[in-house]
Amino acid sequence: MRKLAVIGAGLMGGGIAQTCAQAGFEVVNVDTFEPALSKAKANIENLYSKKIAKGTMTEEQKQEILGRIRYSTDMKDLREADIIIEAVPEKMEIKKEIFRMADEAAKEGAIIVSNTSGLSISEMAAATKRPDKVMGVHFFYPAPVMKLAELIRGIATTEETYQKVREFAIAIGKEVVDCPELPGFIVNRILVPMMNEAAFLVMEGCKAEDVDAAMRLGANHPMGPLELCDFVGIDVMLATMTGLYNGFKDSKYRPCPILENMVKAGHLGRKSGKGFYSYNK
Ligand SMILES: CC(=O)CC(=O)SCCNC(=O)CCNC(=O)[C@H](O)C(C)(C)COP(=O)(O)OP(=O)(O)OC[C@H]1O[C@@H](n2cnc3c(N)ncnc32)[C@H](O)[C@@H]1OP(=O)(O)O
Repeated sequence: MRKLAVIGAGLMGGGIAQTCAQAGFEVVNVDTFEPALSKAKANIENLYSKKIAKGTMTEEQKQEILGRIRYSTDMKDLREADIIIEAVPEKMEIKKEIFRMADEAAKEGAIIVSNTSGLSISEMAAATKRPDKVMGVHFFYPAPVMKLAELIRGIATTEETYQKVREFAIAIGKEVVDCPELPGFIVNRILVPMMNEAAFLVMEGCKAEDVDAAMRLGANHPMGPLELCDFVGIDVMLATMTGLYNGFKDSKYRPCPILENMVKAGHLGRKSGKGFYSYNK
């Protein structure tokens, strides 16, 4: 049985650790910021308590899964892992520093993957002494629920690494697609410009409720594009759109100014209590 490690205990990192544990793997969730680890643990406990109340999980199952996740603030705890999954904020300088530290802490032969939603895998790989063992695996929010994992090979990724990572993604219950190493990969290249266009509609005077109802009822989307902006975070959405704009240098990917203003104001969606809609925190 492979041992796994997840670096970063934010919404994505915590959810990826949960996904791995639910699939029966031992996983250590490492974050140097202890409160992030406590929050990640509390999120899973709250979610499982709701499932128990709904009758879709038992207390025994909850304890069994939680027992497979260890939380740590020490990068040395990456040592045991066969596969390390990085899920820290979408800033290349942060990612490169984390890759350098993970490379130092990891055992020989371990594979390091990034959950980036669009940054260059080859650039992160170049920060390590094992670029052949680096790859991208892009999960979707909420990671335990969304079925897809996008697989991205860097320039130096070997076929052996690719096959091991593919096998891992399938073992934790994901369906996989191969993506080019281009900004946004597949899903975000299509989904995020649609969400950005929805923000332009609001700027032009449409009500957010109308935009969302239109896409829910007229296109059968589970959530409207602006509800989805709030769900994934306006900051994440803006960073992804900016990544497409900078990556392709094409004005068709220009981020909507409303999103920039919302981020400056701290209106980040559900997590901050205010986005296109208001939430009780
Ligand atoms: C920016 C990027 O880089 C890429 C991205 O992630 S883009 C975002 C991609 N995600 C999407 O598009 C999500 C679209 N929305 C949906 O698919 C659905 O609305 C949804 C799955 C989120 C919720 O579904 P729903 O049926 O309305 O809600 P609900 O009945 O509460 O939840 C369904 C199940 O999901 C689970 N779930 C819901 N939210 C969850 C979360 N945040 N974490 C873990 N599990 C969650 C629930 O526990 C529930 O499981 P059980 O049936 O076993 O109890």
